[in-house]
Order: sequence, then structure tokens, then C-alpha cells
Amino acid sequence: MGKASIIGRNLSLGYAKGRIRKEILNGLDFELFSGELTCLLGPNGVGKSTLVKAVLGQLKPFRGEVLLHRKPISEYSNEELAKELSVVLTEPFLPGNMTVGQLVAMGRIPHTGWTGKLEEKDKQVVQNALAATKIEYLRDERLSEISDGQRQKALIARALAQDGKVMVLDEPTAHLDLVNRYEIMHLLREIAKTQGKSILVVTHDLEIALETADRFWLLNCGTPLISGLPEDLVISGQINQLLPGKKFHFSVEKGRIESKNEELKIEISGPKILVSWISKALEKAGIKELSGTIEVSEDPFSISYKGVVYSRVEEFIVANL
Ligand SMILES: Nc1ncnc2c1ncn2[C@@H]1O[C@H](COP(=O)(O)OP(=O)(O)OP(=O)(O)O)[C@@H](O)[C@H]1O
Repeated sequence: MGKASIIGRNLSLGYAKGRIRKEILNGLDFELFSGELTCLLGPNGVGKSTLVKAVLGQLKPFRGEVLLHRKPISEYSNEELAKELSVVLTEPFLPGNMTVGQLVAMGRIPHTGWTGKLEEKDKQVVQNALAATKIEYLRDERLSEISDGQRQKALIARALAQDGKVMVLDEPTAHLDLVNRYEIMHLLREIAKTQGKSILVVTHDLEIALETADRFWLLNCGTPLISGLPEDLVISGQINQLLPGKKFHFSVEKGRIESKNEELKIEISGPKILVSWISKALEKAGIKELSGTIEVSEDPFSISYKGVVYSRVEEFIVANL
């Protein structure tokens, strides 16, 4: 565990309209460590973006304080904050006629001043950021003429070029395809590790977060923020805080969310993994009860049931619906 770059103590956060205060989160404590990728997870509307705004010094707490490198964040000027914090927020305003290269170069402004004149070193940082996010080929494309996912990568590249010690990204992979989502999260983790940065990512992608995060922050209505290794939260069952209803639970065995349907009254014998996939398919097909045992074998895959052999799960389901 590295040093805590950002510390929140006994925070009460919310929004004020005139004299009326709407408190969203209270009694909130957290520490964001350097060298770690931390993922903040929680249901819609629980207050993740609100927490992020406080971490960035954009929302003044009703109570408590946020410390950046042990100094109250309110004591930093905007220029100082821009050198310390790199941010990727959802739906930022972007001028459509700007090119990807220009957007990424804007990340260097806190270091170059508003003249924007890039020294050789700055150009290299921009180049590295484009390369790390694999968008060098988009350098001269206009922001209005690229896809949502490509724009998202350009924003991540800008944050990399900004090179703050703390990076905060609110749903950075929302528009990306599956491979890109994994790649970006792996990249962020690598940056946290190799450059000793503190990286906070808000995400709804539990499975990718489990694969890549060093630490989870779980936020749920009316409970304190839970911080821990993802694996500890899975083992202790606290991960189920993300799934408060009766419909779903996190399967420790399978490492994924599954519906809490009634137990299948079907006997299936064979390799454990295959049994698990076949059970899933039967459950989805609405087959909950069958007499006798289904025998499953691998290499080659086959299902034997009542003297008939099937080579695909679909054939078996069609025959037994
Ligand atoms: N500017 C604002 N003024 C008043 N209330 C707000 C404001 N922004 C957010 N809220 C309220 O704060 C609560 C938490 O919102 P927030 O955006 O932090 O949730 P979230 O966990 O990020 O949600 P999501 O996963 O849907 O992005 C919501 O009830 C929302 O209506």
C-alpha cells in the first residue's frame, strides 16, 4: 500500500439551493493510495459523481474536509490543482473542430502556460499518451468526426499527457468495446504501478474492475464507504452490497453476478465447468426439472441423456423443452 494522496475525513456532501441543503452522502471517510488503481462502484444515483467532485475540490463539503498531499484541497489554486489532478469526466464540452492531437496537447497546458508552446519534452509526453491509448492514427482527425469510443480514448490520452499525480476518471470506458475496456483499465493499472500515481475510476463494469483494480470503494445508500481489496470483498460477501435486491447475487465460485433463481432440480454429472455452463443454459431456457441424470463429457464435448447423445447444448434443450 502506497502513501495516501487524497484523504477524506467525516465528509458530508450534497447540494444547496438557496438555504435548502440536500445531503447526498454523510460520515464519509476514504484514502486514495498512490501506486494503486481504485475503482469506485455503486448503484445509479448513490453519489459517486458527487464524491468525485469533492475529491477534485469542485464541491465544497457541508462538513469535514478533503486533503490533497495532507493539505486541504480548498487551499490549492486552480493552477496548482491542474498540475496535481488529471480528470476525465463524462460528457465534457469539446469543440468539434479541434483535432485529437490538439486535444491531447491541451493536457500540457498546466505545464506550459496558456501560450501552449510545447517544448520537445512536452511533445514526447503527448506522443507517449497517443501511443499508450493507441490513437496515433487519429492525431489529425477532428473531434466531431470520430466515434464516441475514439473520443473517449482521446480524453484519456489528454489526462495521461496532463501527468497529474492523481488521476480521476468518471466512467472512462463507457463507450468502448470489450477489448478496449480491458485494455484501458489494464493501462491505467500499469500507469498507477509504474509511475506511482493514484488513480480513481468510477465504473459500473464489475467484472473488468475485479480483473484490474487494486482496491474497491463500494458506495451504497445509507452505509459507510467500504474500501478493500476486491478479493477480500468477494470472500467476505461484502461485494453483494452492490446487488441489494433479491434477484441477483455474486457467485464466488464463478466470479460473476448471477440470478438467484430457484435451485435446478436436475442432476448433471461431468466436469464442473461444463456442468455450470449447461445449468446456466437450462435455467435461461426455463428447464428447471428433469428426471434421471445428464452425463456430460469433454474432448469431444457431448451430453448423454436417456440414451441419446447431443453434441451441442442447444440440441439438448430443443429435444427436452
Ligand atoms: N447539481 C446537482 N444539484 C442537486 N442535486 C444533484 C446535483 N447533481 C447530482 N444531484 C443528486 O445527487 C444524487 C447523486 O448523484 P450522482 O450523480 O452523484 O450519482 P452517481 O452515483 O454518480 O450516479 P450514476 O451512477 O447514475 O452516474 C442524485 O440524487 C442526484 O439527483
